[in-house]
Amino acid sequence: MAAHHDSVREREIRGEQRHLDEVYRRLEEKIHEAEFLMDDASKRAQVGTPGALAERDAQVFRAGVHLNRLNREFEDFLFGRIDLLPGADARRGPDGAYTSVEPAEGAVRPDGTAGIAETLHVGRMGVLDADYTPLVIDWRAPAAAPFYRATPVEPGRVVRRRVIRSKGRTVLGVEDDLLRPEVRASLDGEELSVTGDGALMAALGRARGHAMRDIVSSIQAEQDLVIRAPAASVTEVEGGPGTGKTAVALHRAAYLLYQDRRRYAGGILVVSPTPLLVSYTEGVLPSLGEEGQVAIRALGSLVEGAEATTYDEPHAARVKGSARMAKLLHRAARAALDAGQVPQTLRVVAFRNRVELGADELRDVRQQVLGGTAPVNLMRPRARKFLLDALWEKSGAGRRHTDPELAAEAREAFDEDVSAEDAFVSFLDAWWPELTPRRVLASLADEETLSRVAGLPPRTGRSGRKPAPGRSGRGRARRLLDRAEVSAVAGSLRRLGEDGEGPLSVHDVALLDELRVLLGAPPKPRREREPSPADVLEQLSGLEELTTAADRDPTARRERSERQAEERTDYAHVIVDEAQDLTPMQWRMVGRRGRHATWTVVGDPAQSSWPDTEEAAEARTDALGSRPRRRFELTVNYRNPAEIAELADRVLALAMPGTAPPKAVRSTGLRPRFAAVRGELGPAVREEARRALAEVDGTVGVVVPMDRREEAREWLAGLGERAVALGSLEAKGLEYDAVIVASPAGIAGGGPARAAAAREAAADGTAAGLRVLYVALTRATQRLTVLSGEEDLPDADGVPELLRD
Ligand SMILES: Nc1ncnc2c1ncn2[C@@H]1O[C@H](COP(=O)(O)OP(=O)(O)OP(=O)(O)O)[C@@H](O)[C@H]1O
Repeated sequence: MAAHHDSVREREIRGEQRHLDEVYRRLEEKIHEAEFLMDDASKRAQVGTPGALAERDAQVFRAGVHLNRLNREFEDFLFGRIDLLPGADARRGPDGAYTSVEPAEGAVRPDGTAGIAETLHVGRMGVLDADYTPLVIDWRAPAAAPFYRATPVEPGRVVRRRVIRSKGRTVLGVEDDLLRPEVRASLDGEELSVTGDGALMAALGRARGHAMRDIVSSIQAEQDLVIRAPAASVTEVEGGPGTGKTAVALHRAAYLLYQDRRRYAGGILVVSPTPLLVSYTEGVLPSLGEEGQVAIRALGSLVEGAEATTYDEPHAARVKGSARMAKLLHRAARAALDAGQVPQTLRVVAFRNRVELGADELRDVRQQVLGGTAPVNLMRPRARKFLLDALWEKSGAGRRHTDPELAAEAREAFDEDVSAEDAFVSFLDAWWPELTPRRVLASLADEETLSRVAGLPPRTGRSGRKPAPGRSGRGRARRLLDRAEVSAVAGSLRRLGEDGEGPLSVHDVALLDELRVLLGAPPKPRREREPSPADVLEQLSGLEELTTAADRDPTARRERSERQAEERTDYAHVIVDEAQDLTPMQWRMVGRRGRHATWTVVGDPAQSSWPDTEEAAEARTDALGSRPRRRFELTVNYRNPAEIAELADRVLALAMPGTAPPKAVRSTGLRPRFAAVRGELGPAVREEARRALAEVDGTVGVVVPMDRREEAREWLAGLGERAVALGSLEAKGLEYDAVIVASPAGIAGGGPARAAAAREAAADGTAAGLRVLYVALTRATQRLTVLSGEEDLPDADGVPELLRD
């Protein structure tokens, strides 16, 4: 029997190998064609007439796209195949495949036999033979959808689905699923055979590296629905840990580009919570043949010139992320005009008379100017005008003219006179200085300044300052922060230094973005630029994907994408990963980048590390606007074995009582390990990491409380690249073959070590720490170890209180 099975398998592999050979033969032909075109194009360039140049460009683009994608030696270039019954109608789509989803009536004969009418191979890009028969269908083409969607309940025309494993030009294996097991189907006179034992399980069992892989050969039906959801409006996806949200979001980006490249030339932005997750996922789109059009950015690098390198302690973070900061920064941007050495008098000579404005008058003028709605820096012309008005009024010159025309002339001469005066120009510079977001933010490191903009009364006897402009006579502004919040925020901003150039925290970046808008930047001189490929693309119709020789040069590509990122603040589609973690201020920042965009928002409320979830939900609604929403749910956990998921579910039950956990698809028979550590945690973690490295082929992640992450890196020194240490918030979205969770109570916020206390915390809505622990416990693909210190109150088996039944 085994021998028979082997020979069926080998025969099927040989069959697929023949097909793959044919595909490569065709690809080689295409490469030669492309090279010829490139060569021809370069000769035309020497002709030099504009028409010839445009034609050359068009040729170069066409040729480039082939070379660019064909030169790459894709692993799994071809990965799937479906064998189909005849369709209900006989229409063919542009890719040469029949479009019918349903089988023809009578396709299955009364005796249960049927003939296969069409066999489609699915791969990373479409390849047509010289006679236009499809050799490979692009995985994103409509004809490929049944490869992902067909189920035994709704098989459509699919009789057999096959996953083909290959490397370079060699087919290594095939795995089949029968979707109509009741049908005896034949192809070319032979009965359809079935071999292999599950492509999905094979994919899930593989050791992990530090880069995410695409899942193109094993996308599951519920995931495919999300990937191919129409792009209009907002697509919202929720699912527990490991349900493929990140993978699905990235495949969706590739799908959208395939489906409407022209529209998404406006750019797709993928927002990720951490730089670690960005680098983990960065390779997925290139492996799908897509790059350039998609920018993957961490929340801390969304603002030009800003790159967050630090985290705030939780109290400061919570305040900095809250929606109150929008109002506070609005005040701060205005109050900053009064920071530093602000001149208190303006003295000019006009019409040979001295005219002077004193502190109170100047304050009134400033208030008047700030009554406008323009960004503060852009109010400078208005400030200039209002100052001149006040000076004119004070000079009394207007009253000397009864004739309005003469008065207007005199006024014009007055303005010219004053504006030409150095004293006036330098006064304006000092009185309405050009403010930068960093400087304004840094000014809030001063507790007194921050207290003032936060609407706190000055501490008695301490403040000799006058009230800030905008409030005199109107009562005190609404109080936005309390004293403890002021000192937490001011303390955290001291890192920035006086000039604001010091290291930024992740939460600072959203504040900078807010200030950028509140302050406004003077318009940059427009850079003269060569017409870019996209401009020329606009003029050419019927070309779906074009690249140039420059696209294939990595340096040019990087420079181009950096330039694009710099210029682009508005995208055609925005994908938000780990959306549950965005603070209200971050939603405002991300929302600005997608004002005209369609959206895909993926997340899991049970993994939210943000405590004020209602406020975040409001900000999210504001960012997404009134666009209609389509909701999807992913329900299967592909990452964690059932044994690990079961343990994590206990924390889920505490953190979000009543939430249904996703269903784990596989089981390894390996239960999580527990150990209690007496004394120092470091040596125990190191020992455990060594053991894990010996047990798995892939990666080992050590997750510790945020304030211990630096230490933890040292604990692992010298163990090699396979082992990494992470603070609990940094573990977001990542996965490792083996995970060591050190000090669960510390991760849950040093907070409730006792389950009873945890339950109370969950009930009063402060369960963010437990949700962070839930994230930590759901990172492992194979093995999990939990190390407890004394604060975890482990029992005799080392099981910490938080994780006991
Ligand atoms: N259809 C699939 N075929 C193969 N592997 C899959 C499939 N779906 C998901 N996976 C794998 O499962 C793991 C988890 O996927 P992913 O990181 O996208 O999940 P997630 O929902 O974003 O998780 P989390 O919420 O914990 O960040 C990844 O290794 C991914 O490659």
